[in-house]
Amino acid sequence: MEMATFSVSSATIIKDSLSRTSLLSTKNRKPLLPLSLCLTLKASNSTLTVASMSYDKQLAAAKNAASLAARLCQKVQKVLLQADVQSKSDKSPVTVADYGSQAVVSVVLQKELGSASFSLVAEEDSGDLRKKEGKETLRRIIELVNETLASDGTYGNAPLFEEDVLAAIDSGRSEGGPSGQHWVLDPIDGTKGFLRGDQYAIALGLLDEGKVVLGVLACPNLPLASLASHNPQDDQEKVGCLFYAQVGSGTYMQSLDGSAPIKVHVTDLDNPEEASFFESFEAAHSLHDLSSLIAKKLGVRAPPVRIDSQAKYGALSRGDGAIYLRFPHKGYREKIWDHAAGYLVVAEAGGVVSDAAGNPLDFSKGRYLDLHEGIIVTNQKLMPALLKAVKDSLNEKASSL
Ligand SMILES: Nc1ncnc2c1ncn2[C@@H]1O[C@H](COP(=O)(O)OS(=O)(=O)O)[C@@H](OP(=O)(O)O)[C@H]1O
Ligand SMILES: [Mg+2]
Ligand SMILES: [Mg+2]
Ligand SMILES: [Mg+2]
Repeated sequence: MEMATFSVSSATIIKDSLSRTSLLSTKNRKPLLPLSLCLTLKASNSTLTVASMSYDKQLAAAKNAASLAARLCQKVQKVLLQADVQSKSDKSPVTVADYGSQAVVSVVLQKELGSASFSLVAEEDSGDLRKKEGKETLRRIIELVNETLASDGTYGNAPLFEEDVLAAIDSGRSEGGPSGQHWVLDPIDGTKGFLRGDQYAIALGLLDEGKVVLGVLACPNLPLASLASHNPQDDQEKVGCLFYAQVGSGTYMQSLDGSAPIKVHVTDLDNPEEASFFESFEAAHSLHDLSSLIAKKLGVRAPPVRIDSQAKYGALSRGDGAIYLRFPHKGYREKIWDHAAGYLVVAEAGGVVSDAAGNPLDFSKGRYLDLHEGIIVTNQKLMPALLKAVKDSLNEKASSL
C-alpha cells in the first residue's frame, strides 16, 4: 500500500449526521478524508500534514479487472439475446458468465497486485463445477476466460487450465471481516436483468480495516447520458459506464471503452416533490408497495424507476435520480457484495447510504450486512425527510398487520 501526504493550512474535525468523523478544510469547508484513514496528523509552522492511505495501484487494477469481466459478460449476453426462445429459458449462459467474470477479476487482481495476501469475498464458488454435470459448463468457462484475458494483450501469454480457473473462482471464499484488506465482488449483479437483456453490473469493492475504500461498478448496458433523457427506442444511444471511487477522492465515470473520466455528483435537489426514485426491477427483491407508500408520504410525483442491480447506485451518483429504496422481503439477509462498491460510488459523490433507521452500513461483519429493515440512499438534503417518511411508513405498515 502506498501513502499519500498532503498539507492544509487549517483543518477541522467534523462528525456528520451518520457519526462519521472526517477532516475538513477550514478554508473551503471541503471534506478532506475520513479520519479513520488518516495515519498521522502533524502540525508545524501552522501547516497540518496528513498522511493517508493511497489506493491508486489497487484502483487501477480494479478498473482493469472489472472492465475485462464486463467484456466477458457482454460477449455472453450478446449470444444469449440472439438465441431462440427455447434456449433463452436455459439458465446456463448466466452461470458461465457469473463464474467467468469472477475468475477474470480474481486472476487480474492477483497478476497486478500479487497473490501473497490476496483475500476475496465473492458470490460464486466452484462446488457445482467440480461435479460431473458441471464439466461442460466448466469447459466453456475456461475457454471464455482465456479468450477474454488474451483479448487484453497483457494477461494472456500462458493459458489457464482447469485447476487454475477453479482456484481463481474459489479464491472468493474469504469471510472478510474487520481487519486487513479484502476485495468484495459480485461478478454479475442483477442476473435477472442480464437474462432479460437489461441492466446488470460487475461490482468490485475493497475493504480496509472493515471500511470500503474503493468501489468500481462496470455497467455494460447503462446509457452514458442521464436516464432522465433515456430513449429506449434509440438504438444509437451510447451505453457502457464505468464508475469508480476511492475514499476521500470523489466519484468518476468514464465509458467502458475508455473515454476521459468525468467527476460525478449526486443531485442537489432539496424538494422531494421533484425527486424521482429507484427501486429493484424484481418485486421479489424489494417491497414495491412499501416504496410507493414512502414516496407518497414524501410527496414524490414521478413514478418509480425500476432497474436491476447496482446500476441504481451508479445512476444515482450522477444525479439521474434522487432516491434509492430497497426493502427486501422478511428474512432476507443482504450480502456485502450487493452493496459495497455501490455504497462508495454514491458516498464519494456526496450521497448518503444507510439502513432504514439511519444507521450507516457496516461492511466489517463478514459476508452479510446486519441491517435494520432495508437500505435507503439519497443526498444530504433529502435524507432527514426521507428518514421520517420511512419511519412513518414502517409504523403504518406494522399497525395495519
Ligand atoms: N429475495 C431477495 N430479496 C432481496 N434481494 C435479493 C433476493 N434474491 C436475490 N436478491 C439479490 O438482489 C440482487 C439483485 O439486485 P436488485 O434487487 O437491485 O436488482 S433486481 O432489480 O432485483 O434485479 C441479486 O444479486 P445477484 O444474485 O448478484 O443478481 C441478489 O443478491
Ligand atoms: Mg448481486
Ligand atoms: Mg451476482
Ligand atoms: Mg446471485
